[in-house]
Amino acid sequence: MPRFAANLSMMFTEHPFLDRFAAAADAGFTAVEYLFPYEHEPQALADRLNRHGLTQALFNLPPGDWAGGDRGTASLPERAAEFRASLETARPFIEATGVPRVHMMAGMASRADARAVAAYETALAQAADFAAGLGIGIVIEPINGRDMPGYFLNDFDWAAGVIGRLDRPNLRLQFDIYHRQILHGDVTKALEALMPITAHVQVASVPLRQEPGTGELNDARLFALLDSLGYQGFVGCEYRPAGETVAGLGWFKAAAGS
Ligand SMILES: O=C(O)[C@@H](O)C(=O)CO
Ligand SMILES: [Mg+2]
Repeated sequence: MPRFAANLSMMFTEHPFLDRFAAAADAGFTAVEYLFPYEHEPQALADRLNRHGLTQALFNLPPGDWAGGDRGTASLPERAAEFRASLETARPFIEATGVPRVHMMAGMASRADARAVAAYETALAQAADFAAGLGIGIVIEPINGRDMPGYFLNDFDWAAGVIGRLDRPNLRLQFDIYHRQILHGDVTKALEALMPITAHVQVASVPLRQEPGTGELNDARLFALLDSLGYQGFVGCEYRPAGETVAGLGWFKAAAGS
C-alpha cells in the first residue's frame, strides 16, 4: 500500500493544531501534511514531528492573504515581489521540518491572460531554483472550479505542459485524485500517463470530499494501481471526516492490512 500522510488541516480537527501530530501518530500514520505552517514556530513543528516519529510530507508556500481570498500570488504580475519574498518566509519552515517538497499555489487569474501566464511561469522557475538550492522539490496542483472558482490552474494537461516547458528536475505534479475526478474523470488513465511527472498524490471521496471508499471512485483499486505503477511518494489524506476522525479510519486500517 502507498504511504499515507494525514492532512492535519482537515483531519484530527477535534484537537488544537499542534496536538493533531500526536493524534495522527496514535492512529497509525507515519507522515503528515497540512496547508500552511506559518502561524507556528518552525521549531515547534519540528519538535512535534520528532516527538511522534512523523515525516513531514508536504505543505504549501505562503498563499498571500488567504482570509482575504488569495489562493497564491504566482500568476499575479503586480504581486511578483511579494511572491519572491514569500519564498524566504517559507525557508525556515522547510529547513526545520525537512519537508521534501512544497506546493506552489497559482492564484486567482485567467490562463487567457498572457500576463498572468508569464508571471506564473516566471514564479515557477524562481520557486524551482529556490527549492533546488534547498535540495527539495516544487509541486503544482490543478484544483477544480467548484471548490475554487477562478483559480488559475484548473487543467491537468496544462499543468503537465508547463512542467514539460520549464523542464526542471525538481518541478513535478501534485495529483489530487479528488480534483482530477471532478475536473476531467479518467483517473486511472491519467495516473498511468502522468506518473512520470507526479511527486505527490492526494485523495478524498467524490463528491463530498470525505473518507476514501465512500464516494464514486474505487479508491482501494486506485491505491493498488499506485503500487503497481511503482509510486514511491506519499498519498495525502486531504478529506473532511464525515464524523469523528478516528471513527472514519476503517478505510485506512483496511488498506494497511492489505
Ligand atoms: O486540494 C487542495 O485544496 C489543496 O491541496 C491545496 O493545496 C489548496 O487548497
Ligand atoms: Mg489537494
